[in-house]
Order: sequence, then structure tokens, then C-alpha cells
Amino acid sequence: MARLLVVEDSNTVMRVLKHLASTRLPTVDTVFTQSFAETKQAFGQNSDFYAAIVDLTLPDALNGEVVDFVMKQGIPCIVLTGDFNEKRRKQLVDAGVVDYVVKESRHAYHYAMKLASRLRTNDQIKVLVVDDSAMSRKHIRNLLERQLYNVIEAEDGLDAIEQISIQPDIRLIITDFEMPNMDGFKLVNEIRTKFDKRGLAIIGLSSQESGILSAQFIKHGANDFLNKPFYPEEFYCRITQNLEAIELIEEIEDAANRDYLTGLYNRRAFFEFSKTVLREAWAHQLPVSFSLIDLDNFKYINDHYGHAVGDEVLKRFATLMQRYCEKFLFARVGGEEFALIMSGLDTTKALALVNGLRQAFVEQTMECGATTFNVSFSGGVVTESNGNLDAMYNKADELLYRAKEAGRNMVLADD
Ligand SMILES: Nc1nc2c(ncn2[C@@H]2O[C@H](COP(=O)(O)OP(=O)(O)OP(=O)(O)O)[C@@H](O)[C@H]2O)c(=O)[nH]1
Repeated sequence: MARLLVVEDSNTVMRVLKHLASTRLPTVDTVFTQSFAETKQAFGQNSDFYAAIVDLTLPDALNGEVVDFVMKQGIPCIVLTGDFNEKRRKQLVDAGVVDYVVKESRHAYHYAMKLASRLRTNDQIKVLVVDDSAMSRKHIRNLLERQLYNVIEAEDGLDAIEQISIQPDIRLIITDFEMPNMDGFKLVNEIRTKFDKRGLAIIGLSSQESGILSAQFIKHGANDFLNKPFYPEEFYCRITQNLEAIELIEEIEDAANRDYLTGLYNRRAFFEFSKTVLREAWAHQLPVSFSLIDLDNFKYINDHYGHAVGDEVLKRFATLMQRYCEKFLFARVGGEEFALIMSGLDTTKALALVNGLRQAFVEQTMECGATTFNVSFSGGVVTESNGNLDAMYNKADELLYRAKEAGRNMVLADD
């Protein structure tokens, strides 16, 4: 489990930070200390912290000694301080702290905790820095690496296009305007023919003297711009804001693709994503098996144990499906109906997988108060080496119907 260190001597602030840590970072083991001595002790036990939020002045370390101590251990450090002092700010930023947060309002604590949360996953975010000046690239790389981003460099627009084709999972591009071979505007135009603003953010850099140039970046398709020179704090705010916007869109899109009860893909997403799965399978001449699954006597379960218990059964089945079918595309396509595409599996293998799922499900004990019961499902499995989903769906539906007719709790295949 990732460990975060929080050093703060005020009981009131500590209470706020503890609350934020429990809500924002539930999967992080957060260690709280209130003095320099206690912090040294915490390091003595286990110094494996991924980051730290540290109060600049403590009763036993009035001059930021605790910040120096934490930084010497190589731990990314977010500094909290009661008052803003430009000279001190500069010293800390130059020394390489992740950020400098003034305890002005509760938003400051939210900001610090959000930053600590981001530091945990920033290494999975690829940022491409495009600039013909090696010194500029190095400066931006240093700033980004302070917040643990995964940084890639390109010397001009052409080099950047090459990098994106090799690593299409780049999430953010920070590009200068004036560069040989391909300038910043041409680069943005080129990128936008393949990647839209919702999936890849671009921040354009231009010097303040260039005036209107910065806004032009947005007109060419960038998400944002920054005038050089900039304060590191401004740089970080822009980066975070743009990445958060992308993440929010992703969350909304994902929610629209999911069934609210089980969290599985819904029918619409299943049909949409099936196109890619089938195209790839046909391209590699792989067999494709399709299965339709319907829980047995579900109306009886609802009528007998109540709708809430019915919902619980659906969730339990979804969890099991996630375990058994993780390599494949599957969804809740109706009330108690689920669909599964098994790319690369012939009938025998597909039947074995769905029967394994059936066996595991029927063995699960469901509870309603003191009463326990079991639930089964019926299914149909169809295999094609080339064909469309509608045809497979209809055939699997027929087989499912026959399985119900034949007594339920069974899976029939088309061979
Ligand atoms: N609890 C709960 N029930 C649902 C949900 N969606 C659909 N159902 C119920 O699922 C039941 C399906 O009933 P039927 O189509 O008659 O099928 P069945 O009782 O499972 O019978 P067989 O399919 O023939 O085994 C209906 O009572 C629906 O109200 C849901 O989200 N939650």
C-alpha cells in the first residue's frame, strides 16, 4: 500500500487533513506526525513514503528544517505554510519542492491533498515537451519530473509527430511556437487531425512579446497556452487543470457506457465496442464465440425475496463475470440478461468457460435475512469464423430459449 506522510502541528489543521486523506486517498496509508522529532521517528520505522505534505514551521523546527530533512530522503514534498513570503517561496521552489501551499482557506488543504493524490499516479501520465531549445526542454522536464510525470522530449514539430505515432498514449503536449522544420501551430493542426481535445491536451508556449500569438494557439486547436517566462505555480495549475478536464470527460464517457447497478458495460457500449473486437478477430482469422446468458427464475427471486435482494444477485453475478471473463468483452444487455464475446475461443473452449462461470455462480450462496438460496443461469453459445453480431445474437437467443425449455441451469452450443 502506498504511504503518504503528513506533518502538521496544529490540531485543527490536522483534523481537516485527516478527514481529506480518508475521503480523497482511501487506498493510501497516511502517516501523521506533529513535530520534527516525531517525523524522524516515523522515518526510523519505515521511510518508504511516495510523497509528503509538510508544515514549514514546527515548534521544534522553526526554520523549515523538517522540509530539508524530508527532501534529503528524496521524497517529493508539498510545503504548507501559514504565511506567504516571496523570498522563502523562491528558496523552496529553487530547492525543488513540489509546490508551496499557503494555508489561507480550506481550499488550500483540498489543493494540497489533491496534489498528493495526483503524485501517486502521475508517472502513468506521458507528457511530451516540444522545444528546439535543449535548455528550455530541460527546464520544463525538471518541473514536470518534480511532480513525477513521465516526460518525453521532441526537438521540433516533426519529431513530435514521430513520438506521438510511437506512443499514442501521450496525454499532454507542451509545445513552443518557434521551431525549425515544423512550428507549434502546424504541429497543433497536424495533431488535431488524429486526436481531439477531449483525449489529448495541448498547451502552447510563447513569449510575452508575441502578444496575440498565445491566443492563436487556441484557435489552432490547443487547449491552453502559457506565456514565457512563467512561475512554476502557474505552470502546475495549467497542467493540472487541463489533465483534470480530460479525466472528467473520460469519467463522463465511461459512466455513459456503464450500467448503473452492476458497473458492467451497458447494451449500447457492448454493441459499439463489439465492432472493434470483431474487426480485429476477423483480421487475425480468429474464431469468435458469442454467448447470451439469462439468470433463471429471476421474477421469482424478486417476488419472493424482494427487489433489493434481486439487485444484490445481479451485482454478485457481475462480480463473478468480471473474474471469469476479464479478457473478453461482456455487458449487461438487459434486466437479467448478459452478453459475452470470446475472441479467439472455439466452441469447446467457450462452452468450458461459460459452464465454469455457471458452476461457480450456482455454487454461490445468496442470503435474504436468515434464508439462503442459490441462483442458476441458462445460456447459449455460438461460434463463427466470420459473421455479424446480430446473426450470432439471434442464434444464441434461440439456444438460450432451448436451454430454458430443457430445464434451465445449462448452456447449449450450436454444434
Ligand atoms: N431486482 C431487479 N430485477 C430486475 C431488474 N431488471 C429486470 N428485473 C426483473 O427480472 C425479471 C425477469 O423475469 P422474466 O423475464 O419473467 O424471467 P425469469 O423470471 O428470470 O424466468 P426465466 O428467464 O424463464 O428463467 C422481471 O421480474 C424483472 O422485473 C433489476 O435491475 N433489478
